[in-house]
Amino acid sequence: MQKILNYINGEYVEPISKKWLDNYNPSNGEVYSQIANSNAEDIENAYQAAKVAFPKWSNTTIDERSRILLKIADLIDEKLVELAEAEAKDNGKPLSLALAVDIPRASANFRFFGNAITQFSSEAHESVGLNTMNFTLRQPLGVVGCISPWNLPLYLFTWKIAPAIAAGNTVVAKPSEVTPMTAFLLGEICSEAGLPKGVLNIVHGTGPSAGQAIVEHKNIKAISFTGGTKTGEHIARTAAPMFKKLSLELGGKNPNLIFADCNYEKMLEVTVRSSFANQGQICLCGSRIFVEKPIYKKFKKDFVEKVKQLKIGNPFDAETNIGALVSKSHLEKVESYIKIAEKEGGKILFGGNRVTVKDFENGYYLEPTIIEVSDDQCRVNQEEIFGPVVTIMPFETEEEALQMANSVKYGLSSTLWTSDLNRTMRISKKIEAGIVWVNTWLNRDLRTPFGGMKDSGVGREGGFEALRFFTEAKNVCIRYEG
Ligand SMILES: NC(=O)C1=CN([C@@H]2O[C@H](COP(=O)(O)OP(=O)(O)OC[C@H]3O[C@@H](n4cnc5c(N)ncnc54)[C@H](O)[C@@H]3O)[C@@H](O)[C@H]2O)C=CC1
Ligand SMILES: O=C(O)/C=C/C=C(\O)C(=O)O
Repeated sequence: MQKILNYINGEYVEPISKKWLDNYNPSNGEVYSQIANSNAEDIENAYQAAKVAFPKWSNTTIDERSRILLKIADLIDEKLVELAEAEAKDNGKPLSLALAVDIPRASANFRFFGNAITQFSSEAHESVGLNTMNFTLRQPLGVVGCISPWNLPLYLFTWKIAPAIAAGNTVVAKPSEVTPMTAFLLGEICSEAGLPKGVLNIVHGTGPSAGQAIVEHKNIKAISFTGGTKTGEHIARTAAPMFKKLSLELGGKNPNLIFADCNYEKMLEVTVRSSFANQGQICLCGSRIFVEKPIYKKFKKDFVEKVKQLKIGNPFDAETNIGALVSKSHLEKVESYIKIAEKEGGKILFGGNRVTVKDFENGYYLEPTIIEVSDDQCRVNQEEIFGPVVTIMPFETEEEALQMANSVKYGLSSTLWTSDLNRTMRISKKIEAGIVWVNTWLNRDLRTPFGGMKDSGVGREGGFEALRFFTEAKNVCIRYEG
């Protein structure tokens, strides 16, 4: 059976413990590879390789760093089909989605930061009249840690690694143990692109073992993490007393506010996507849908009709819109929320059941599920489900919609459907979310700040925000004789 090895100092190596974890194919429930079950010793080896590589890499010219990142991007593009197939098999997502979104975005991450670093600069402040000049150095931090989740595996792994190495850091990175395959394949691509040994080290294993060892490592200077809010909290508690820099991109329970004056057809089409893309396993999915009363009945009917048409099936079938959930335990977690909804008095308008797919009977398939709720404080409306489950509810006024939108502990993204510019501005200013999409969803310009408020995280990724995170600002103040 294929072994998913660690990539340390430019070489593929077995975990020191020689222990392995099973890697499942969610589309059929079968184990198809073995993942290195790494521990603190493997992390230490990765750290040592990164430490040795740092002095040279941090002094490598910007042009050369950029050239290598752009080469990695090109190689990802060349291997689009191989990587997309690996992602679909490992994660259960439709191959069509991996081909159109996940893998192109992974190469875009390297291309974007390969270019961005050539435009990154620091500030100078002349203290006029005082014969003093200040300038700011933006220096790489050293060895940094990147920890990523299973929902958009290569997409989010590279979203962290690319800015870290572009800025001159060296990296110890851990992908999710649930979806390690494309991160494993990335090692080979980096070697082929000429990334010097030790600049990127990829260690596989569980959160409590390999992940925790990265966070606890006393010389790893910063942690960039995407994942669940509970894990983020735990990481913050561990890292804060060590004064590590932290970027935490956590969960969401994002409101989708639909006003009667919106472009109805466009809204309907995008709302199906923002509800169920990637089986609803994107932290940006609009899982709470609030609809203005005059169009509520019509929306309810049309939305159910459209969702009924989605094809659930084998991720490799070109017709499939909804693939398998990522794991059996995640499927069970999502199902448990459907039961909670029923207990709470929620009305299942569509879905709620497992789906048996011919020849893939043991896969983790679930119907896209629409629940009508009457109390926005119910658990299914407050807690992150992270699956193909949305709630819908009517509202009467803008104030009520805003109040319900803000009445959760999360504050990641929000979507607003309206043609009223004044309303757009009013709500955008008052909504508690790091991202506001108006008449669109998951529309990404990689230069923009990306991240959440409240329990959705700390810090911002994207653009120069990411390059600032991965550098230390040092002010140099020079007094001269005039
Ligand atoms: N971006 C997001 O918003 C995501 C949210 N989630 C949410 O989190 C819930 C749990 O999913 P999980 O797979 O358990 O996510 P998780 O937050 O446990 O996993 C994310 C990453 O963190 C690592 N990790 C776990 N414990 C760690 C620790 N103590 N120290 C360092 N790294 C650690 C994992 O190995 C993985 O690489 C999901 O049901 C979903 O609600 C999950 C994935 C992504
Ligand atoms: O950067 C993006 O475009 C999307 C990020 C999505 C997540 O962080 C997530 O789903 O976890």
